[in-house]
Amino acid sequence: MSVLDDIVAGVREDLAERESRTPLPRLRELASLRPEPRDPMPAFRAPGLSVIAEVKRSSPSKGHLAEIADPAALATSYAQGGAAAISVLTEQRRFNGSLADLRAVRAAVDTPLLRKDFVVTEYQLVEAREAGADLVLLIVAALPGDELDRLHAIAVELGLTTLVEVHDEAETERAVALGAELVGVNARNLKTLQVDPDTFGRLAPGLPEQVVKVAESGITGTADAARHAAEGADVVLVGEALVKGGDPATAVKEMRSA
Ligand SMILES: O=C(O)c1ccccc1NCC(=O)[C@H](O)[C@H](O)COP(=O)(O)O
Repeated sequence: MSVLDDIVAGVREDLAERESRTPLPRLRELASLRPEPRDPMPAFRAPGLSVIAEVKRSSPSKGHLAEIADPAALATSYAQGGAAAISVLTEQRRFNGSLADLRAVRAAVDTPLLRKDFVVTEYQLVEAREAGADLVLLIVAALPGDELDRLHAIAVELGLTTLVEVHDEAETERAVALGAELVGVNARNLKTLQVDPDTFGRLAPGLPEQVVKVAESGITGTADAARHAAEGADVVLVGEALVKGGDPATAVKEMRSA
């Protein structure tokens, strides 16, 4: 079983428990009471490099990263630094995140929020909308066959922006065929968990000009951000370097001007 399969299996078990407490029709009713999601695309398309700053406590590759007792305070620092969006990891078993984190961050900032999770069902999209997310991650490797198209269509119907994540050439072709407007190239190999910093530069030329391109994972500071900007990134998505550094607002600000 690959790391991704293992994570998704755990996600499905946790989901079954939540779904038994709040069935999908009820969750949809609750989601329909929430304000319309924000549109992050104008900020991503603005001149200069945008930053999606991540709230990330732990990871399968590095284990414990940071305590983050108050995710709202961290998100407020990210917003003060000018993050174009904030990513909140909501997967519980491997990343020690939760929907409660997402709700807490939603209550604290107006910045567009990404629900960062391993989305494989409609239920998770409705949960994201109900918890106040504006964007959701769709990992191409986790969505075989028609599932990518189906979940993308549901996300659009809910008013959510999708960040479609790819790791190789074949996944990039699937994202292009989908007509994705926001594509993340993740440099972390989901089988080995190794980061290959050349991944964005290799895959970005396969994306159409109008696609907003996000470089994800392994970005340790302004030099990496500048390198990806030179390779055509519009946005960098950064977790570990921000949660482990001492001054997240300044770090986001510096990456924006990279
Ligand atoms: O971070 C991991 O170890 C990981 C392992 C398996 C699947 C996904 C994983 N990370 C999710 C992410 O995409 C990153 O949190 C995000 O790109 C930020 O990466 P970093 O700046 O390297 O923390």
